[in-house]
Amino acid sequence: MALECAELVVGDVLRGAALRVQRGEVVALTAPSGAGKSTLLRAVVRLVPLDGGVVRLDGTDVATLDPRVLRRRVGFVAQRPVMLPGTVADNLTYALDEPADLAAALDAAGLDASFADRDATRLSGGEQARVAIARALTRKPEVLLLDEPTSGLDAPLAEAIGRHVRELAAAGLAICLTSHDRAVVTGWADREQRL
Ligand SMILES: Nc1ncnc2c1ncn2[C@@H]1O[C@H](COP(=O)(O)OP(=O)(O)OP(=O)(O)O)[C@@H](O)[C@H]1O
Repeated sequence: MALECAELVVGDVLRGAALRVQRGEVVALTAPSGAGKSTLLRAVVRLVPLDGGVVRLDGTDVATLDPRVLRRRVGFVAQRPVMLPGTVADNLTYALDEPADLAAALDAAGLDASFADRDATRLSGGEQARVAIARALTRKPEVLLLDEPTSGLDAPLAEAIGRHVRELAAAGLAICLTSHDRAVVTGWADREQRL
């Protein structure tokens, strides 16, 4: 077991929510718009405080982990990721202690290696979304949380990212994504968990 959320409460948004994602599997977290999917993912990495419940990473309550360590072990890619000023390479290596394989991270996110030197803040929304995935991957996470990973991507690009997501799961990552796109839920995920 990699990630387990039980009885999560966040204000009036989440009431007793639960989620389990094991190593090697892709789980699609689904619910109507506004039901709290993003809030749940943000609570996992402690960007939103919990009013109740527990998030465990390999059995350890994440509340006991240093947030920096937690966010390295659990990569979170927001629906509208924020690019820091500087190049894509700067964004990929920000706050990283060890050298990273930027080319591999860019490739897994569907980006050409030449993107490393581009100004990150001037990329298109879809390109920024892919840089955000690459940024999470340079931290070699055990769990990857993707909030609406295909928003801003055209169908061929979304399919390419989907193939990479399947490869990452096959390599042992535990992946949870949210999506309103049924093609993503049925095509990328091993199973669907309704919130
Ligand atoms: N920072 C915030 N402050 C106040 N309310 C918020 C905040 N973020 C989200 N909410 C509210 O929490 C509820 C759940 O939002 P959330 O984004 O988690 O839902 P979601 O299921 O991911 O929705 P969608 O599918 O539309 O992205 C919504 O009513 C939203 O307005």
